[in-house]
Amino acid sequence: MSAFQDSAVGLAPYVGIAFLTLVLVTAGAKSLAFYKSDVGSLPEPDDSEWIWGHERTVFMNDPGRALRAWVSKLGLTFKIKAAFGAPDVLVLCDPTGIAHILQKKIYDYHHSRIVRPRVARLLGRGLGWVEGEDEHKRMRRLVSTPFTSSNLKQMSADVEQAASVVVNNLTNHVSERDGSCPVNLLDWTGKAVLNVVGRVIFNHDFEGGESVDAQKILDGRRKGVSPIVQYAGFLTLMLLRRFPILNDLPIGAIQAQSITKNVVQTGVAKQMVKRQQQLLEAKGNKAESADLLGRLIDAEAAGQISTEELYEQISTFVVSGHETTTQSLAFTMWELARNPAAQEKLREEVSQFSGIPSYDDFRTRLPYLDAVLRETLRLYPGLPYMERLAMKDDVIPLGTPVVTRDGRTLNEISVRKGQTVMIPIISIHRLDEVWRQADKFIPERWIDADGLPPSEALCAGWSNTLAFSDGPRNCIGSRLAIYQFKVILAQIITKFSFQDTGAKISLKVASSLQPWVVTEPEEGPQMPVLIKLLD
Ligand code: HEM
Repeated sequence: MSAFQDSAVGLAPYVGIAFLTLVLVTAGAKSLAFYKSDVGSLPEPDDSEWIWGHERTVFMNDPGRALRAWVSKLGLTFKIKAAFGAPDVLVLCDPTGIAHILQKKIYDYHHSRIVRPRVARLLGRGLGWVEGEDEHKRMRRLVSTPFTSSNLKQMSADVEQAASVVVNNLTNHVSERDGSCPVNLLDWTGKAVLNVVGRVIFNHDFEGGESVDAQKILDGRRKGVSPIVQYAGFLTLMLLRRFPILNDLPIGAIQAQSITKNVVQTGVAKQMVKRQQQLLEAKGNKAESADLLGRLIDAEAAGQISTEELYEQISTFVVSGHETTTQSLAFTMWELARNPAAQEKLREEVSQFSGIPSYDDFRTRLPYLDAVLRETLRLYPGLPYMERLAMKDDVIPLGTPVVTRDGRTLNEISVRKGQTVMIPIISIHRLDEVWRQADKFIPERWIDADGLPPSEALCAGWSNTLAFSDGPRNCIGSRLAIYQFKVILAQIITKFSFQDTGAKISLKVASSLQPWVVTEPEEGPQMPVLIKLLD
């Protein structure tokens, strides 16, 4: 063996180690590059606070306001610092990126660690809470039939009747006060919506919102909302992002959110189920149920769902069914009180019909009513923020490129598993760069030929808004919400006129968007309007 051969043999282990190291380093670098997140290098607002990051600024301003201002400075995609040193939050207002998450990858983006326990507290562990494609699709199939157009059309007489009970009660209330008085609209819209939801999806009579159960449910909403919008509630919310264990502790502001759900699950749901079972037995258990309650009871009897799921779904639909529509109707009437010309125009349109318009009339022959609804849901989306958590590494495509802090232009951004993504619906609906006179109530923009921004600047959901979200997890109750909104408003606008009381209203977020009278925060959510019986 030559000296060279000797040395080569001697070097062999070192070459092997060097080669292996190279392979590992290359693989490591590749995987690092693969898993690298772009979020760290995204633009960020200047004024981060040590403890609060940017979250206090978001909370203390009007809903969506701070994020809108940051969009103007930083563009449609940026990050904010979370409170208590939690990882940065990706803020996404880019329609292409949003469609990617909501339409294509929704099952890879779960409700965030703040949102999911909150949904469980507010609604129950039903359709709005479930995660995972198979389970979600199973639940969605189970509950979808009552929300179809054809079912709603069939139920139209019930919707009209359930709404008119409350409108008649309101008529009596105002007549007894010389035909004119201030009312908190939320009290009345709450009763009307709950009465319709009870009738249509649970075959249950809430007695015009006056029954003991109805009162407990409506009262629970008020009590559940109040603590969380106070500063202590905010503090708790921020702590939740960092310390999710707090979800399970008996903290007032957090556990108050469960009041309505508990009232439903332990009280009215039990009676509903019992009565429906008796009805079914009387029919020899042969009747096919079209309403949601009947379908759920059938599924439980057939062993397809557990008794626990039966009650979780009932509370989910009682609460989600009345909460947001209640606020939407109140916001509309308040805007109509402040815009008398729009109020008169709407009244004229509805008054052309003798009696209550039919289901099809509401869909196609009342364009101004439709525009009023769209404009309300643009300005006051029931759920102002959406927050999702990436369950996998992902690459989010962007319609508008973002320039990173180190000067790179990105047409897509990579995010890592565990990334929180905020979609600020209310900010997106009011971007000054997109919407003309963004904060103004202008229903005409939905009718005039050049009233709307170009479609590429808008999102892909219902009416190019995110009011009902988008994709496979969009709002399952949207058709019912729209229909009952129109029926209730049409009945009210032809009987009453509304006037602004001058009370200063501020908007608060307690999961859903809530109106508060600035000088009376202790009263909880309120929407006062002076209401007058028409001759
Ligand atoms: C104006 C009224 C309403 C608005 C603005 C609204 C808005 C929304 C939004 C934005 C979502 C998506 C939430 C998320 O992914 O985090 C949603 C989901 C949902 N909504 Fe609505 N909603 C309304 C009325 C209703 C009604 C009347 C019902 C039932 C009777 C209902 C039941 C639900 C349910 C069960 C989900 C969860 C759907 C799923 O995850 O598959 N909503 N809603």
